Amino acid sequence: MLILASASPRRRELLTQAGVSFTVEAADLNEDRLPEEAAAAYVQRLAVEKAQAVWARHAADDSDADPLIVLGADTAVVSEGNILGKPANAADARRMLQLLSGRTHAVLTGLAAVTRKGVKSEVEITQVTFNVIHDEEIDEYVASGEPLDKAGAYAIQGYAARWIPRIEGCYFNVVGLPIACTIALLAEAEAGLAS
Ligand SMILES: Cc1cn([C@H]2C[C@H](O)[C@@H](COP(=O)(O)OP(=O)(O)OP(=O)(O)O)O2)c(=O)[nH]c1=O
Repeated sequence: MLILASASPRRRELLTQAGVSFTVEAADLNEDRLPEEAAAAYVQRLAVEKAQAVWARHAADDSDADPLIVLGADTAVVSEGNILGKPANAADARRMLQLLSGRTHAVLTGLAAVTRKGVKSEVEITQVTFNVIHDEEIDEYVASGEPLDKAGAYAIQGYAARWIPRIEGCYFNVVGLPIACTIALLAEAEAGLAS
């Protein structure tokens, strides 16, 4: 039995696209970064905490016949040493997009699979290049609402695609769930259960 510990509709769609059967339950955590915490450590910790929070609620459902696996994920954008999560408001989204304009940044997704045997976790990184975006375009984009629930204040799968001439790495990682990496992690968790 697999539970995706996420409220993100994108993650649900990507895991479905990969042909995996699962249910969904949001974890609802405090997502504040610890002082001095590096980006990779941050997304990995949150992915683990999300999966562990949902695991704890369902520990009684775990059995040898149907072992429980809980998958958590967290995505952040890193540009010029700044770690960008979801924007707090429209002004914050504008600030983030101004920072990304005309530069290449990294998108990091932490993944964690929790079973009764422990935690397997991974961090996937994709480099994303943005063209210069003019302030009027940024204002219009922020007003559209698309940036507001996305790390770094943009959606590569949405309107922002027009500003992204290239990426290096896994596309699905930018959308919030690197599919191939997730399937490999789930296989590792299943192998761990069998050992
Ligand atoms: C950069 C980028 C992020 N995103 C999304 C993916 C994630 O849903 C979101 C990052 O926020 P997260 O905090 O990783 O995830 P979430 O709050 O949406 O869901 P949950 O914690 O319950 O799993 O940004 C896109 O959809 N497209 C993009 O291009």
